[in-house]
Amino acid sequence: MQSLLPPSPNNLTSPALRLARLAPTRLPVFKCAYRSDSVHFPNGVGSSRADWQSSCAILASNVVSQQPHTPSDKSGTADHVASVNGHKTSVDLDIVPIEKLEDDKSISPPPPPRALTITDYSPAPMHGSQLRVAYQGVPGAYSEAAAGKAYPKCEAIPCDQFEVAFQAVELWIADRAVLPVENSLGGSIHRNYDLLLRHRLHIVGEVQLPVHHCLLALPGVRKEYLNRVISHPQALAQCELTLTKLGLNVAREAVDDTAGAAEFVAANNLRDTAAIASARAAELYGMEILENGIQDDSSNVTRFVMLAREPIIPRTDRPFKTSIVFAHDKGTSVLFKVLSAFAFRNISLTKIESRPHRNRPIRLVSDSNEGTAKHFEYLFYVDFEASMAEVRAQNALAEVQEFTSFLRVLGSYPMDMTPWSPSRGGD
Ligand SMILES: O=C(O)C(=O)C[C@]1(C(=O)O)C=C[C@@H](O)C=C1
Repeated sequence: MQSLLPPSPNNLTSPALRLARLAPTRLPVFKCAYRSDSVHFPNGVGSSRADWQSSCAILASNVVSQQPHTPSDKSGTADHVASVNGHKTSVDLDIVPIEKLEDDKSISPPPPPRALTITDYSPAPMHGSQLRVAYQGVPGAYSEAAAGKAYPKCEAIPCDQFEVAFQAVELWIADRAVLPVENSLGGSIHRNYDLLLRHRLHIVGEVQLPVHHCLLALPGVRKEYLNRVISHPQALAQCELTLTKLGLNVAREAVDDTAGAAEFVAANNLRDTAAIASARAAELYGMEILENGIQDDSSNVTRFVMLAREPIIPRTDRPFKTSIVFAHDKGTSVLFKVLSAFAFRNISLTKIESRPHRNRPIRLVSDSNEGTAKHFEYLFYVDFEASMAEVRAQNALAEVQEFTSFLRVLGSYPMDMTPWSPSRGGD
């Protein structure tokens, strides 16, 4: 779809998808809201959320008249049924008030609901429908770029929190969520590891995105005028040394996402504040690039994982990675034993991360000589280079299960094998 309005800093007020909008009764509002925010790759570059909102208002007012119902229509409740992931849902029913349907004798009653078929559970969208990918942030965020890299023709759906992106997939409003999990400079994004466990989505892919940060300010603003720099905490951390080298010893403030920082500066006409964000964010929100490539290392990369309601079927015809999470059981050297289950089978580990075990944060160990000792309890997240279709991986996990009280496979998915290229401007 084409945007109806040119992006302008005056059109920057529409928020990303929010938790409250996910209540089922609000779906029509939500549907419109996310459409207004979404970006289609590759043609959608340049369409702001405000543009979409305008198109949406028009779409919403036309939605009934554009979908005539005829008795020959064999597709069930086709006139008021939306397609999510290629599957029919009844979300649009709410767009026509029930009373209106009852009063208006010219509108025939909807036929009975269509029976579910096996394809309703397909993890991929059905032919012709565009993959919808939820991400945290607003257009111009790196997560949006990651969605575009993973699924070049997708419709990227901005969400105001990671939690919302997860829920959008769980409620079939989106087909995938894209989640940053680690950065080459800043390290792990811990909160997202916790979210992976709290939700039941599956990792179905990964992308590594070169992250090229710019210092953005309103047109005409010079570095000397600045007394504040705002951005996502990861972006601030990735540019810490460069900011100091540039003589910018100004207050640094964390906000939810990089592009949101640019949007905020533009919307509030803040002439003393700069944002760290992408070149695309500068373009979308009418900002100027004061400094290009301010990440402390030119090979700055963030790794994202893609999440879906269903796992993909693991294969062996290309390199796969598998991500697991486990908790210790009683005994000694448990971590060593678990890791050796992989080492003995020549399976390389690419990542290990520990997070506090929230359900069981402390282990009490009785020791008659020293009194009662307390240990912190952890959950361990491990990524290894093998597919769950491989016998050696299955055997390794069978062994791991013997030493652990809890084990979950988060996903087995193709590795991102894109050849290495340093970050470019505009990423
Ligand atoms: O704020 C954004 O633009 C994001 O997509 C989030 C995020 C992150 O969470 O790490 C993604 C990539 C960069 O490392 C900086 C920020």
